[in-house]
Amino acid sequence: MSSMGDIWMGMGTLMGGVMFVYTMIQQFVPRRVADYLLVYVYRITAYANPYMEISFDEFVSGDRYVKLSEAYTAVEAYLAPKSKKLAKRLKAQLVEGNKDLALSMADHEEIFDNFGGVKIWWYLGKTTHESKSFSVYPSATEKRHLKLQFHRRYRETVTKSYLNHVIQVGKESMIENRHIRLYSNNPNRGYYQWSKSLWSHVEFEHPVTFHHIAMDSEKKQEIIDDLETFRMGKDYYLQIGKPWKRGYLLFGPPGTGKSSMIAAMAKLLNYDIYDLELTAVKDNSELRNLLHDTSNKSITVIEDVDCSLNLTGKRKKKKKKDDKDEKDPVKEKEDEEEEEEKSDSKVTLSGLLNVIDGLWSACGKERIIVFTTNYVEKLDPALIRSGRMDKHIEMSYCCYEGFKVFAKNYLNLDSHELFDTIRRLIEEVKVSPADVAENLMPKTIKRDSQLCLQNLIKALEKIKVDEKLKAEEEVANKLKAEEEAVKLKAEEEAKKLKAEEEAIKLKAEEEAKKKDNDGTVDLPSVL
Ligand SMILES: Nc1ncnc2c1ncn2[C@@H]1O[C@H](COP(=O)(O)OP(=O)(O)OP(=O)(O)O)[C@@H](O)[C@H]1O
Ligand SMILES: [Mg+2]
Repeated sequence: MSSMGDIWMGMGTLMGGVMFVYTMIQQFVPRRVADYLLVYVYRITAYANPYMEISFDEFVSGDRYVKLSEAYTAVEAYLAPKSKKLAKRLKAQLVEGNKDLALSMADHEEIFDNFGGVKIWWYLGKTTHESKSFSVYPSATEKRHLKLQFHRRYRETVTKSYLNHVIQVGKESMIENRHIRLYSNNPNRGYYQWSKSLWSHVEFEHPVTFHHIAMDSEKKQEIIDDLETFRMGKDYYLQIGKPWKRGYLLFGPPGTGKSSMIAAMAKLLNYDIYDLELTAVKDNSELRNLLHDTSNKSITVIEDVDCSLNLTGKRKKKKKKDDKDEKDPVKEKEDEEEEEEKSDSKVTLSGLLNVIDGLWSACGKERIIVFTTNYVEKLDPALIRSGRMDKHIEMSYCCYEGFKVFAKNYLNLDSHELFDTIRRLIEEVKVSPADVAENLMPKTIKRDSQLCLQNLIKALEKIKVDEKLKAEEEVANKLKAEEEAVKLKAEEEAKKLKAEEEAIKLKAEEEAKKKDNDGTVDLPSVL
Protein backbone atom coordinates (compact mmCIF):
# COMPACT_ATOMS: atom_id res chain seq x y z
CA MET A 1 0.00 0.00 0.00
CA SER A 2 1.41 3.38 -0.97
CA SER A 3 1.58 5.91 1.85
CA MET A 4 -0.05 9.31 1.67
CA GLY A 5 3.47 10.75 1.59
CA ASP A 6 4.14 8.80 -1.62
CA ILE A 7 0.91 10.05 -3.12
CA TRP A 8 1.76 13.65 -2.20
CA MET A 9 5.28 13.16 -3.50
CA GLY A 10 3.76 12.03 -6.78
CA MET A 11 1.48 15.07 -6.82
CA GLY A 12 4.44 17.30 -6.00
CA THR A 13 6.43 15.90 -8.93
CA LEU A 14 3.43 16.41 -11.19
CA MET A 15 3.02 20.03 -10.07
CA GLY A 16 6.76 20.61 -10.48
CA GLY A 17 6.47 19.33 -14.05
CA VAL A 18 3.47 21.61 -14.69
CA MET A 19 5.41 24.67 -13.48
CA PHE A 20 8.35 23.74 -15.68
CA VAL A 21 6.09 23.45 -18.74
CA TYR A 22 4.39 26.76 -17.77
CA THR A 23 7.76 28.58 -17.72
CA MET A 24 8.65 27.08 -21.10
CA ILE A 25 5.28 28.02 -22.67
CA GLN A 26 5.61 31.59 -21.37
CA GLN A 27 8.56 32.06 -23.73
CA PHE A 28 6.47 31.22 -26.81
CA VAL A 29 2.93 32.46 -26.08
CA PRO A 30 1.70 35.72 -24.51
CA ARG A 31 1.53 35.75 -20.68
CA ARG A 32 -2.28 36.09 -20.70
CA VAL A 33 -2.68 32.90 -22.73
CA ALA A 34 -0.16 31.08 -20.50
CA ASP A 35 -2.11 32.06 -17.34
CA TYR A 36 -5.33 30.91 -18.95
CA LEU A 37 -3.74 27.58 -19.75
CA LEU A 38 -2.40 27.31 -16.19
CA VAL A 39 -5.90 27.63 -14.68
CA TYR A 40 -7.01 24.71 -16.79
CA VAL A 41 -3.97 22.69 -15.85
CA TYR A 42 -4.73 23.32 -12.14
CA ARG A 43 -8.31 22.19 -12.62
CA ILE A 44 -7.15 19.02 -14.29
CA THR A 45 -4.60 18.27 -11.53
CA ALA A 46 -7.21 19.00 -8.85
CA TYR A 47 -9.45 16.51 -10.58
CA ALA A 48 -6.55 14.09 -10.69
CA ASN A 49 -5.99 14.58 -6.94
CA PRO A 50 -9.06 13.18 -5.23
CA TYR A 51 -7.67 13.65 -1.69
CA MET A 52 -8.92 16.14 0.90
CA GLU A 53 -7.28 17.33 4.08
CA ILE A 54 -8.35 18.76 7.45
CA SER A 55 -5.86 20.22 9.88
CA PHE A 56 -5.78 20.84 13.62
CA ASP A 57 -3.48 23.58 14.91
CA GLU A 58 -1.67 23.04 18.19
CA PHE A 59 -2.41 26.56 19.48
CA VAL A 60 -5.50 28.74 19.20
CA SER A 61 -6.06 32.34 20.26
CA GLY A 62 -7.58 32.66 23.73
CA ASP A 63 -9.10 35.71 25.45
CA ARG A 64 -5.81 37.05 26.67
CA TYR A 65 -3.15 34.70 25.37
CA VAL A 66 -2.56 31.86 22.97
CA LYS A 67 -3.64 28.54 24.42
CA LEU A 68 -3.32 24.88 23.60
CA SER A 69 -6.13 23.72 21.33
CA GLU A 70 -8.49 21.26 22.99
CA ALA A 71 -9.21 19.56 19.68
CA TYR A 72 -5.49 19.13 18.96
CA THR A 73 -4.83 17.56 22.37
CA ALA A 74 -7.80 15.22 21.96
CA VAL A 75 -6.56 14.10 18.51
CA GLU A 76 -3.06 13.68 19.93
CA ALA A 77 -4.46 11.46 22.71
CA TYR A 78 -6.45 9.44 20.14
CA LEU A 79 -3.37 8.89 18.01
CA ALA A 80 -0.98 8.08 20.90
CA PRO A 81 -1.61 4.29 21.06
CA LYS A 82 -1.70 4.03 17.25
CA SER A 83 1.56 5.95 16.95
CA LYS A 84 3.26 3.57 19.37
CA LYS A 85 2.23 0.63 17.19
CA LEU A 86 2.53 2.08 13.69
CA ALA A 87 4.86 5.06 13.47
CA LYS A 88 8.34 4.42 12.10
CA ARG A 89 9.80 7.45 13.87
CA LEU A 90 8.82 8.13 17.46
CA LYS A 91 9.56 10.94 19.86
CA ALA A 92 10.31 9.97 23.48
CA GLN A 93 9.90 12.28 26.43
CA LEU A 94 9.38 12.17 30.17
CA VAL A 95 6.02 13.69 30.96
CA GLU A 96 5.47 15.44 34.30
CA GLY A 97 4.15 12.93 36.85
CA ASN A 98 4.83 9.87 34.70
CA LYS A 99 7.48 7.38 35.56
CA ASP A 100 7.54 5.80 32.09
CA LEU A 101 8.75 7.40 28.91
CA ALA A 102 5.93 8.76 26.76
CA LEU A 103 6.26 7.77 23.11
CA SER A 104 4.53 9.78 20.42
CA MET A 105 4.76 10.42 16.70
CA ALA A 106 7.88 12.35 15.66
CA ASP A 107 7.57 15.60 13.69
CA HIS A 108 6.83 15.09 9.99
CA GLU A 109 5.82 11.49 10.63
CA GLU A 110 2.74 9.88 9.14
CA ILE A 111 0.48 7.06 10.33
CA PHE A 112 -2.45 5.28 8.77
CA ASP A 113 -5.86 4.73 10.35
CA ASN A 114 -8.83 2.67 9.21
CA PHE A 115 -12.39 3.63 10.09
CA GLY A 116 -14.83 0.94 8.93
CA GLY A 117 -12.92 0.49 5.67
CA VAL A 118 -12.23 4.21 5.15
CA LYS A 119 -8.50 4.87 4.88
CA ILE A 120 -7.19 7.91 6.70
CA TRP A 121 -3.64 9.24 6.86
CA TRP A 122 -2.52 11.41 9.75
CA TYR A 123 0.52 13.63 9.40
CA LEU A 124 2.26 15.64 12.14
CA GLY A 125 3.63 18.85 10.64
CA LYS A 126 5.74 21.54 12.25
CA THR A 127 6.40 25.13 11.27
CA THR A 128 9.07 27.28 12.85
CA HIS A 129 8.78 31.06 13.08
CA GLU A 130 11.57 33.49 13.72
CA SER A 131 10.63 35.24 16.94
CA LYS A 132 11.32 38.98 16.97
CA SER A 133 11.47 39.19 20.72
CA PHE A 134 14.10 37.36 22.71
CA SER A 135 12.87 34.17 24.34
CA VAL A 136 14.68 31.44 26.18
CA TYR A 137 11.81 29.12 25.24
CA PRO A 138 12.51 27.90 21.73
CA SER A 139 9.31 25.89 21.66
CA ALA A 140 7.32 29.14 21.83
CA THR A 141 8.20 29.76 18.17
CA GLU A 142 7.41 26.24 16.98
CA LYS A 143 3.90 25.38 15.98
CA ARG A 144 2.65 21.94 15.20
CA HIS A 145 -0.40 20.81 13.34
CA LEU A 146 -2.00 17.45 12.79
CA LYS A 147 -3.36 16.94 9.31
CA LEU A 148 -5.66 14.17 8.20
CA GLN A 149 -5.99 13.21 4.55
CA PHE A 150 -8.63 11.02 2.99
CA HIS A 151 -10.37 10.35 -0.30
CA ARG A 152 -13.02 12.96 -1.03
CA ARG A 153 -15.61 10.24 -1.59
CA TYR A 154 -15.57 9.72 2.23
CA ARG A 155 -16.12 13.37 3.03
CA GLU A 156 -19.45 12.76 4.82
CA THR A 157 -18.20 9.76 6.79
CA VAL A 158 -15.05 11.53 7.92
CA THR A 159 -16.55 14.92 8.80
CA LYS A 160 -19.68 13.52 10.44
CA SER A 161 -18.69 10.24 12.08
CA TYR A 162 -14.93 9.75 12.09
CA LEU A 163 -14.00 13.12 13.62
CA ASN A 164 -16.60 12.76 16.39
CA HIS A 165 -15.22 9.31 17.09
CA VAL A 166 -11.64 10.66 17.24
CA ILE A 167 -12.51 13.50 19.64
CA GLN A 168 -14.62 11.29 21.90
CA VAL A 169 -12.05 8.49 22.15
CA GLY A 170 -9.28 11.08 22.59
CA LYS A 171 -11.09 12.83 25.43
CA GLU A 172 -11.87 9.55 27.19
CA SER A 173 -8.23 8.54 26.96
CA MET A 174 -7.18 11.95 28.31
CA ILE A 175 -9.45 11.50 31.34
CA GLU A 176 -8.09 8.00 31.93
CA ASN A 177 -4.48 9.12 31.81
CA ARG A 178 -5.07 12.43 33.47
CA HIS A 179 -2.78 13.60 36.24
CA ILE A 180 -4.23 15.89 38.84
CA ARG A 181 -2.62 19.31 38.94
CA LEU A 182 -2.29 21.63 41.86
CA TYR A 183 -2.51 25.25 40.75
CA SER A 184 -1.63 28.24 42.87
CA ASN A 185 -1.91 31.97 42.32
CA ASN A 186 1.61 32.67 43.43
CA PRO A 187 2.54 36.25 42.54
CA ASN A 188 6.22 35.27 42.32
CA ARG A 189 5.50 33.03 39.40
CA GLY A 190 9.05 33.18 38.07
CA TYR A 191 9.24 31.70 34.63
CA TYR A 192 5.47 31.29 34.42
CA GLN A 193 5.26 35.01 33.89
CA TRP A 194 6.20 34.58 30.27
CA SER A 195 3.00 32.62 29.67
CA LYS A 196 0.89 35.42 31.19
CA SER A 197 -1.05 32.78 33.09
CA LEU A 198 -2.42 33.83 36.47
CA TRP A 199 -1.87 30.34 37.84
CA SER A 200 1.25 28.23 38.13
CA HIS A 201 0.97 24.50 38.63
CA VAL A 202 2.75 21.41 39.85
CA GLU A 203 1.77 17.77 39.59
CA PHE A 204 -0.47 16.85 42.53
CA GLU A 205 1.09 13.87 44.22
CA HIS A 206 -0.69 13.69 47.57
CA PRO A 207 -1.24 10.00 48.34
CA VAL A 208 -4.33 10.45 50.54
CA THR A 209 -7.70 9.00 49.50
CA PHE A 210 -11.03 8.63 51.34
CA HIS A 211 -9.77 5.27 52.50
CA HIS A 212 -7.21 7.12 54.66
CA ILE A 213 -9.59 9.69 56.10
CA ALA A 214 -10.35 8.91 59.73
CA MET A 215 -13.90 9.84 60.59
CA ASP A 216 -17.32 8.37 61.27
CA SER A 217 -17.93 5.88 58.43
CA GLU A 218 -21.54 6.95 57.81
CA LYS A 219 -20.52 10.57 57.54
CA LYS A 220 -17.68 9.65 55.22
CA GLN A 221 -20.00 7.64 52.97
CA GLU A 222 -22.45 10.54 52.90
CA ILE A 223 -19.71 12.86 51.61
CA ILE A 224 -18.59 10.33 48.99
CA ASP A 225 -22.20 9.89 47.81
CA ASP A 226 -22.66 13.64 47.66
CA LEU A 227 -19.57 14.04 45.47
CA GLU A 228 -20.51 11.14 43.20
CA THR A 229 -24.02 12.55 42.78
CA PHE A 230 -22.50 15.88 41.84
CA ARG A 231 -20.18 14.27 39.31
CA MET A 232 -23.05 12.42 37.62
CA GLY A 233 -25.38 15.41 37.87
CA LYS A 234 -24.90 17.02 34.44
CA ASP A 235 -28.48 16.42 33.23
CA TYR A 236 -30.00 17.05 36.63
CA TYR A 237 -28.41 20.49 37.02
CA LEU A 238 -29.58 21.32 33.49
CA GLN A 239 -33.09 20.18 34.36
CA ILE A 240 -33.33 22.29 37.51
CA GLY A 241 -31.70 25.29 35.85
CA LYS A 242 -28.73 25.59 38.18
CA PRO A 243 -25.06 25.92 37.21
CA TRP A 244 -23.24 22.63 37.60
CA LYS A 245 -21.29 23.80 40.64
CA ARG A 246 -21.21 23.00 44.33
CA GLY A 247 -19.77 24.68 47.39
CA TYR A 248 -18.43 22.83 50.43
CA LEU A 249 -17.56 24.40 53.76
CA LEU A 250 -15.14 22.35 55.85
CA PHE A 251 -14.89 23.55 59.42
CA GLY A 252 -13.31 22.27 62.59
CA PRO A 253 -10.32 22.62 64.91
CA PRO A 254 -6.74 22.44 63.58
CA GLY A 255 -5.49 19.01 62.54
CA THR A 256 -8.89 17.42 62.01
CA GLY A 257 -8.32 16.63 58.34
CA LYS A 258 -9.82 19.52 56.35
CA SER A 259 -6.90 19.83 53.93
CA SER A 260 -6.60 16.03 53.72
CA MET A 261 -10.30 15.86 52.86
CA ILE A 262 -9.82 18.27 49.92
CA ALA A 263 -7.00 16.10 48.59
CA ALA A 264 -9.21 13.01 48.92
CA MET A 265 -12.05 14.80 47.10
CA ALA A 266 -9.74 15.69 44.19
CA LYS A 267 -8.51 12.11 44.02
CA LEU A 268 -12.03 10.68 44.04
CA LEU A 269 -13.27 12.98 41.30
CA ASN A 270 -9.99 13.24 39.41
CA TYR A 271 -10.30 17.02 39.43
CA ASP A 272 -7.52 19.62 39.47
CA ILE A 273 -7.10 21.77 42.57
CA TYR A 274 -6.83 25.55 42.40
CA ASP A 275 -5.42 26.72 45.71
CA LEU A 276 -6.52 30.34 45.87
CA GLU A 277 -4.43 32.44 48.25
CA LEU A 278 -6.77 35.39 48.77
CA THR A 279 -4.21 37.53 50.54
CA ALA A 280 -2.08 37.45 47.38
CA VAL A 281 -4.94 38.70 45.22
CA LYS A 282 -4.63 42.37 44.35
CA ASP A 283 -8.29 43.28 44.11
CA ASN A 284 -11.76 42.10 43.19
CA SER A 285 -11.05 42.35 39.50
CA GLU A 286 -7.99 40.08 39.78
CA LEU A 287 -10.10 37.65 41.81
CA ARG A 288 -12.65 37.58 38.98
CA ASN A 289 -9.92 36.90 36.41
CA LEU A 290 -8.42 34.16 38.55
CA LEU A 291 -11.71 32.32 38.96
CA HIS A 292 -12.51 32.84 35.30
CA ASP A 293 -9.22 31.13 34.45
CA THR A 294 -9.97 27.93 36.39
CA SER A 295 -10.82 24.93 34.26
CA ASN A 296 -13.82 22.63 34.31
CA LYS A 297 -13.52 19.53 36.51
CA SER A 298 -11.74 21.44 39.21
CA ILE A 299 -11.88 22.26 42.91
CA THR A 300 -11.13 25.85 43.88
CA VAL A 301 -9.98 26.04 47.48
CA ILE A 302 -9.83 29.00 49.83
CA GLU A 303 -8.16 27.77 53.02
CA ASP A 304 -8.73 29.54 56.34
CA VAL A 305 -11.20 31.88 54.74
CA ASP A 306 -11.75 33.69 58.05
CA CYS A 307 -8.10 34.79 58.05
CA SER A 308 -8.01 35.76 54.39
CA LEU A 309 -10.58 38.51 54.43
CA ASN A 310 -12.30 40.84 56.79
CA LEU A 311 -15.37 38.66 56.75
CA THR A 312 -16.53 39.59 60.21
CA GLY A 313 -17.28 43.21 59.37
CA LYS A 314 -20.79 42.66 58.22
CA ARG A 315 -21.68 40.60 61.25
CA LYS A 316 -20.39 43.27 63.58
CA LYS A 317 -22.43 45.84 61.75
CA LYS A 318 -25.48 43.69 62.04
CA LYS A 319 -24.97 43.57 65.79
CA LYS A 320 -24.64 47.33 65.91
CA LYS A 321 -27.83 47.60 63.93
CA ASP A 322 -29.65 45.41 66.41
CA ASP A 323 -28.44 47.61 69.24
CA LYS A 324 -29.79 50.76 67.73
CA ASP A 325 -32.81 49.06 66.23
CA GLU A 326 -33.22 51.38 63.28
CA LYS A 327 -30.53 52.75 61.03
CA ASP A 328 -30.57 54.79 57.87
CA PRO A 329 -29.92 52.31 54.99
CA VAL A 330 -27.87 54.88 53.02
CA LYS A 331 -25.67 55.51 56.04
CA GLU A 332 -25.36 51.77 56.58
CA LYS A 333 -24.14 51.21 53.00
CA GLU A 334 -21.63 54.05 53.36
CA ASP A 335 -20.37 52.51 56.61
CA GLU A 336 -20.02 49.13 54.92
CA GLU A 337 -17.99 50.60 52.07
CA GLU A 338 -15.86 52.58 54.49
CA GLU A 339 -15.12 49.48 56.54
CA GLU A 340 -14.20 47.49 53.42
CA GLU A 341 -11.89 50.28 52.29
CA LYS A 342 -10.19 50.36 55.67
CA SER A 343 -9.54 46.62 55.53
CA ASP A 344 -5.99 45.42 54.72
CA SER A 345 -7.20 43.03 52.04
CA LYS A 346 -8.20 44.70 48.83
CA VAL A 347 -10.48 41.79 48.05
CA THR A 348 -13.75 42.51 49.77
CA LEU A 349 -16.47 40.27 51.06
CA SER A 350 -18.93 41.73 48.57
CA GLY A 351 -16.34 41.17 45.81
CA LEU A 352 -16.02 37.52 46.76
CA LEU A 353 -19.80 37.04 46.94
CA ASN A 354 -20.29 38.73 43.57
CA VAL A 355 -17.69 36.55 41.92
CA ILE A 356 -19.13 33.35 43.36
CA ASP A 357 -22.67 34.30 42.32
CA GLY A 358 -21.91 36.06 39.07
CA LEU A 359 -19.29 35.38 36.49
CA TRP A 360 -17.94 32.19 38.04
CA SER A 361 -21.43 30.72 38.12
CA ALA A 362 -22.15 31.75 34.58
CA CYS A 363 -19.11 30.21 32.94
CA GLY A 364 -17.73 26.71 33.00
CA LYS A 365 -19.22 23.63 34.58
CA GLU A 366 -18.43 20.73 36.88
CA ARG A 367 -16.69 22.98 39.37
CA ILE A 368 -16.46 22.80 43.13
CA ILE A 369 -15.47 25.52 45.54
CA VAL A 370 -14.28 24.68 49.07
CA PHE A 371 -13.77 27.00 52.01
CA THR A 372 -12.03 25.84 55.15
CA THR A 373 -12.05 27.51 58.54
CA ASN A 374 -11.24 26.80 62.15
CA TYR A 375 -13.87 29.28 63.31
CA VAL A 376 -17.13 28.85 61.47
CA GLU A 377 -18.89 31.24 63.85
CA LYS A 378 -16.64 34.06 62.61
CA LEU A 379 -17.90 33.83 59.04
CA ASP A 380 -20.55 36.06 57.63
CA PRO A 381 -23.76 34.03 57.24
CA ALA A 382 -24.14 35.43 53.72
CA LEU A 383 -20.92 33.73 52.68
CA ILE A 384 -21.91 30.28 53.80
CA ARG A 385 -25.60 30.16 53.04
CA SER A 386 -26.92 27.37 50.80
CA GLY A 387 -26.36 28.17 47.18
CA ARG A 388 -22.88 29.39 48.00
CA MET A 389 -21.66 26.79 50.45
CA ASP A 390 -24.18 24.05 49.77
CA LYS A 391 -22.81 21.43 52.12
CA HIS A 392 -21.28 22.13 55.51
CA ILE A 393 -18.97 19.41 56.80
CA GLU A 394 -17.77 19.45 60.35
CA MET A 395 -14.36 17.86 60.82
CA SER A 396 -14.18 17.02 64.46
CA TYR A 397 -11.96 15.47 67.12
CA CYS A 398 -10.94 11.85 66.67
CA CYS A 399 -13.58 9.24 67.49
CA TYR A 400 -12.96 5.54 68.12
CA GLU A 401 -13.94 4.71 64.54
CA GLY A 402 -11.41 7.25 63.32
CA PHE A 403 -8.73 5.65 65.48
CA LYS A 404 -9.54 2.25 63.94
CA VAL A 405 -8.92 3.68 60.46
CA PHE A 406 -5.49 4.86 61.61
CA ALA A 407 -4.74 1.53 63.35
CA LYS A 408 -5.54 -0.33 60.13
CA ASN A 409 -3.64 2.04 57.83
CA TYR A 410 -0.64 2.73 60.04
CA LEU A 411 -0.19 -0.59 61.83
CA ASN A 412 -2.34 -2.99 59.81
CA LEU A 413 -4.31 -3.84 62.96
CA ASP A 414 -8.01 -4.73 63.03
CA SER A 415 -8.06 -5.51 66.72
CA HIS A 416 -5.75 -5.59 69.71
CA GLU A 417 -6.07 -6.05 73.46
CA LEU A 418 -5.24 -2.36 73.96
CA PHE A 419 -8.12 -1.18 71.75
CA ASP A 420 -10.59 -1.14 74.67
CA THR A 421 -8.36 1.12 76.75
CA ILE A 422 -7.95 3.41 73.75
CA ARG A 423 -11.71 3.45 73.12
CA ARG A 424 -12.38 4.47 76.72
CA LEU A 425 -9.75 7.21 76.65
CA ILE A 426 -10.60 8.55 73.19
CA GLU A 427 -14.26 8.88 74.19
CA GLU A 428 -13.22 10.90 77.24
CA VAL A 429 -10.79 13.39 75.70
CA LYS A 430 -10.65 15.83 72.81
CA VAL A 431 -7.78 14.72 70.60
CA SER A 432 -7.26 15.77 66.99
CA PRO A 433 -6.81 13.04 64.37
CA ALA A 434 -3.44 14.68 63.57
CA ASP A 435 -2.27 13.96 67.14
CA VAL A 436 -3.57 10.38 67.02
CA ALA A 437 -1.79 9.88 63.69
CA GLU A 438 1.47 11.29 65.02
CA ASN A 439 1.42 9.09 68.14
CA LEU A 440 0.58 5.96 66.17
CA MET A 441 3.43 6.46 63.72
CA PRO A 442 6.14 3.86 64.31
CA LYS A 443 9.31 5.58 65.48
CA THR A 444 11.59 2.58 64.90
CA ILE A 445 12.31 0.55 61.77
CA LYS A 446 10.96 -2.54 63.57
CA ARG A 447 7.47 -0.99 63.61
CA ASP A 448 6.41 -2.36 66.97
CA SER A 449 2.59 -2.04 66.99
CA GLN A 450 2.28 -2.65 70.72
CA LEU A 451 4.72 0.18 71.40
CA CYS A 452 2.82 2.53 69.06
CA LEU A 453 -0.48 1.79 70.82
CA GLN A 454 1.17 2.32 74.20
CA ASN A 455 2.55 5.65 72.97
CA LEU A 456 -0.95 6.67 72.01
CA ILE A 457 -2.33 5.59 75.38
CA LYS A 458 0.35 7.63 77.14
CA ALA A 459 -0.49 10.65 75.01
CA LEU A 460 -4.22 10.24 75.64
CA GLU A 461 -3.66 9.89 79.38
CA LYS A 462 -1.55 13.03 79.38
CA ILE A 463 -4.28 14.90 77.48
CA LYS A 464 -6.79 13.58 80.05
CA VAL A 465 -4.68 14.83 82.97
CA ASP A 466 -4.11 18.18 81.23
CA GLU A 467 -7.81 18.51 80.47
CA LYS A 468 -8.64 17.69 84.12
CA LEU A 469 -6.15 20.25 85.39
CA LYS A 470 -7.48 22.78 82.92
CA ALA A 471 -11.06 22.05 83.96
CA GLU A 472 -10.13 22.37 87.66
CA GLU A 473 -8.32 25.59 86.93
CA GLU A 474 -11.35 26.85 85.09
CA VAL A 475 -13.64 25.91 88.00
CA ALA A 476 -11.26 27.58 90.46
CA ASN A 477 -11.08 30.67 88.25
CA LYS A 478 -14.84 30.73 87.98
CA LEU A 479 -15.25 30.40 91.74
CA LYS A 480 -12.71 33.13 92.29
CA ALA A 481 -14.48 35.36 89.80
CA GLU A 482 -17.83 34.68 91.50
CA GLU A 483 -16.39 35.41 94.95
CA GLU A 484 -14.89 38.62 93.66
CA ALA A 485 -18.16 39.57 92.11
CA VAL A 486 -19.99 38.95 95.44
CA LYS A 487 -17.33 40.94 97.29
CA LEU A 488 -17.56 43.75 94.79
CA LYS A 489 -21.32 43.79 95.07
CA ALA A 490 -21.17 43.87 98.89
CA GLU A 491 -18.65 46.69 98.73
CA GLU A 492 -20.83 48.61 96.31
CA GLU A 493 -23.89 48.13 98.51
CA ALA A 494 -21.95 49.25 101.60
CA LYS A 495 -20.76 52.29 99.67
CA LYS A 496 -24.28 53.01 98.54
CA LEU A 497 -25.62 52.67 102.11
CA LYS A 498 -22.93 54.95 103.42
CA ALA A 499 -23.70 57.52 100.76
CA GLU A 500 -27.40 57.39 101.62
CA GLU A 501 -26.67 57.81 105.36
CA GLU A 502 -24.44 60.75 104.63
CA ALA A 503 -27.09 62.30 102.44
CA ILE A 504 -29.68 61.99 105.27
CA LYS A 505 -27.24 63.40 107.76
CA LEU A 506 -26.45 66.31 105.47
CA LYS A 507 -30.10 67.04 104.93
CA ALA A 508 -30.82 67.07 108.68
CA GLU A 509 -27.91 69.40 109.27
CA GLU A 510 -29.10 71.74 106.54
CA GLU A 511 -32.62 71.83 107.97
CA ALA A 512 -31.30 72.57 111.48
CA LYS A 513 -29.18 75.39 110.06
CA LYS A 514 -32.16 76.82 108.26
CA LYS A 515 -34.23 76.87 111.44
CA ASP A 516 -31.46 78.65 113.32
CA ASN A 517 -31.27 81.32 110.65
CA ASP A 518 -35.05 81.96 110.65
CA GLY A 519 -35.06 82.41 114.52
CA THR A 520 -38.60 81.09 114.64
CA VAL A 521 -40.04 78.56 117.00
CA ASP A 522 -42.74 76.19 115.95
CA LEU A 523 -45.95 76.76 117.83
CA PRO A 524 -48.03 73.78 118.94
CA SER A 525 -50.56 72.97 116.25
CA VAL A 526 -53.57 73.43 118.54
CA LEU A 527 -52.98 77.21 118.47
N1 LIG B 1 -9.46 12.98 59.64
C1 LIG B 1 -8.21 12.64 59.29
N2 LIG B 1 -7.97 11.50 58.63
C2 LIG B 1 -6.74 11.14 58.30
N3 LIG B 1 -5.65 11.86 58.59
C3 LIG B 1 -5.82 12.99 59.25
C4 LIG B 1 -7.10 13.44 59.63
N4 LIG B 1 -6.97 14.61 60.28
C5 LIG B 1 -5.67 14.87 60.32
N5 LIG B 1 -4.97 13.90 59.71
C6 LIG B 1 -3.51 13.85 59.63
O1 LIG B 1 -3.00 15.05 60.20
C7 LIG B 1 -2.30 15.83 59.26
C8 LIG B 1 -2.85 17.25 59.29
O2 LIG B 1 -4.17 17.23 58.83
P1 LIG B 1 -4.80 18.37 57.93
O3 LIG B 1 -3.74 19.26 57.41
O4 LIG B 1 -5.69 17.74 56.94
O5 LIG B 1 -5.65 19.14 59.01
P2 LIG B 1 -6.46 20.48 58.88
O6 LIG B 1 -7.81 20.24 59.47
O7 LIG B 1 -6.40 20.96 57.49
O8 LIG B 1 -5.65 21.44 59.85
P3 LIG B 1 -5.60 23.05 59.83
O9 LIG B 1 -6.92 23.55 60.33
O10 LIG B 1 -4.50 23.37 60.79
O11 LIG B 1 -5.31 23.48 58.43
C9 LIG B 1 -2.53 15.18 57.91
O12 LIG B 1 -1.36 15.14 57.17
C10 LIG B 1 -2.98 13.78 58.25
O13 LIG B 1 -1.88 12.93 58.29
MG1 LIG C 1 -5.56 22.69 56.58
